[in-house]
Amino acid sequence: MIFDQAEFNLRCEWGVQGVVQLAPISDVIIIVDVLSFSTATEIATNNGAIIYPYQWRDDSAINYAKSVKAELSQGRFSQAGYSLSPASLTKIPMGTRLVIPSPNGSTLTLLTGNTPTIAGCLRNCAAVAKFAQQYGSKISVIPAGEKWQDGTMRPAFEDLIGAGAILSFLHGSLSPEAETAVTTFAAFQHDLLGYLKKSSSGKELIAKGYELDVELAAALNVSECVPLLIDKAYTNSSK
Ligand SMILES: O=C(O)[C@H](CS(=O)(=O)O)OP(=O)(O)O
Repeated sequence: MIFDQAEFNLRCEWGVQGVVQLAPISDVIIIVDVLSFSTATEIATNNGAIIYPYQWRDDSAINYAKSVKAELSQGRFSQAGYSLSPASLTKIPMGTRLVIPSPNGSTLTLLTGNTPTIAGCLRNCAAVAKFAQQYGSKISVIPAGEKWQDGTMRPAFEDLIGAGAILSFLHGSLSPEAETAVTTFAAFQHDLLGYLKKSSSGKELIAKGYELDVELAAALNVSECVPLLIDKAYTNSSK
């Protein structure tokens, strides 16, 4: 196949088509949505919470939360309660069951089928890479990207950097797409916070008062937490 990078151990492709092309031929798949789903999931599961990804924030999300006996997170820019904002989750109690609708990270998570799925970000890049290798040598890393207003995918700087950080800790042959991510990470590694703040996604969050989210997301390799998807929920599997 031309588009599945099958001749390489370590692959990298964007968004929905990345999952569609690569999940069926991978031993494990890593979803990278640095701002904000993967970072939020790392922080919440590191505290012992159980995170249920869900695609839409609508009435069906309310029913879904009830069906899994979980709380439904608030909207991204809510001033109170748990949300996609990583800062809102730093004190989430152990055992909290939380549904997080997200247009990018959650949506991609729900498309991976039977392929083992991990949420990765800058904070847990080394731990995720180490854990992923137990599944086999065929590892796909998916930078989630963001959405333009028309619904099309916007490749996002922070997700390419996050994918590169994880790939840089993996061993095996790199596809050109994966090597691009590794090289990009290496080029910006010296000032991740500075560049994240200047990136489009970072500027959007800072303009809305969420600079702390950018700071939390830029912290490199500070967590051993590995959010692994089991029975439709992410929990920390590094314990
Ligand atoms: O948290 C985010 O940045 C987005 C929400 S939105 O696109 O700004 O509405 O979700 P994510 O799926 O984490 O990219």
